Amino acid sequence: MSMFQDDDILIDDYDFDDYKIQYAMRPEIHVSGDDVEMVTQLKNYLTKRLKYLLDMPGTIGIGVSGGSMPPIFTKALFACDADLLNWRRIRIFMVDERYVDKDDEQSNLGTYLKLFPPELAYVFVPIPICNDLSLTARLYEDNLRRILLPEQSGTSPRFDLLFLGCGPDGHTASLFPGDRAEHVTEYGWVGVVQDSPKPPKTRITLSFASLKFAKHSAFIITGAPKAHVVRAIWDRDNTLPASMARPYNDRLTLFVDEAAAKSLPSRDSSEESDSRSPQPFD
Ligand SMILES: O=C1O[C@H](COP(=O)(O)O)[C@@H](O)[C@H](O)[C@H]1O
Repeated sequence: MSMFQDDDILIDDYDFDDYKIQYAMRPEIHVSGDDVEMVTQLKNYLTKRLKYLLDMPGTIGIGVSGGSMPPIFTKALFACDADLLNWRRIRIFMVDERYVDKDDEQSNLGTYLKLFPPELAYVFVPIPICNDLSLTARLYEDNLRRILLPEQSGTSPRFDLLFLGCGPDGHTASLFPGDRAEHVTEYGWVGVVQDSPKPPKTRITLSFASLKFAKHSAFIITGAPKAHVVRAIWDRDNTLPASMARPYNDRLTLFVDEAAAKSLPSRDSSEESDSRSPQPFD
């Protein structure tokens, strides 16, 4: 039943599953054979987006995950032409952080800082880790608000680019299955987690609201244990945090290796008959 053909249809009559399938866009997907190919695909994506963003005024806000992402993201970023790396304009935010000092080997920011030249440390927006977890979250929200101010949509932040990872349990940022994050900040942009199933137990994380308003989101996912998460994102299955973090505007790109892509429908499969979809494989 079409939503747009019969003015008399009551809301209860709509088939929302049908609506979802008809009007939902699939993510754009890039499958790589190895790390080198993935870095090239990411570099091309970053090049396209940075060229566009540099023609626009203002700060370019980029959110990044930790875990296995820092080396691959950093390689791709530094592979871009130097004139696109206008550091005065670029600010990078952690989408989540383990509640440890930045010198601790578990720190997501600390991992990036070891990969970046020291003179570029200022590009990273700090999460001011202090003795009080809630205060840390509030101070980070203050930093986010101050720097993303012109990019806010009402009271929600708008990252220009978001690069998300995920765990085999389907978590993204530090949003774990079972809704463990408690949103303690004024606008609910930042949450705290005190019982993370993955160490360390205590973490700071952006909320779904913060992630879903991004202008362009990308997941970088490798390895067979995460193939079901890739499939859940592809299917818009709202049972895992990673698939729930999908941006409202549907501008979602997946960078996956062959192992992580193994549960996706093949190009010819009848499962994938939606002509509105971008090609699943390039
Ligand atoms: O703990 C975390 O885990 C996820 C996934 O990490 P990975 O090592 O499996 O890639 C990561 O995206 C997140 O930022 C991090 O804090």
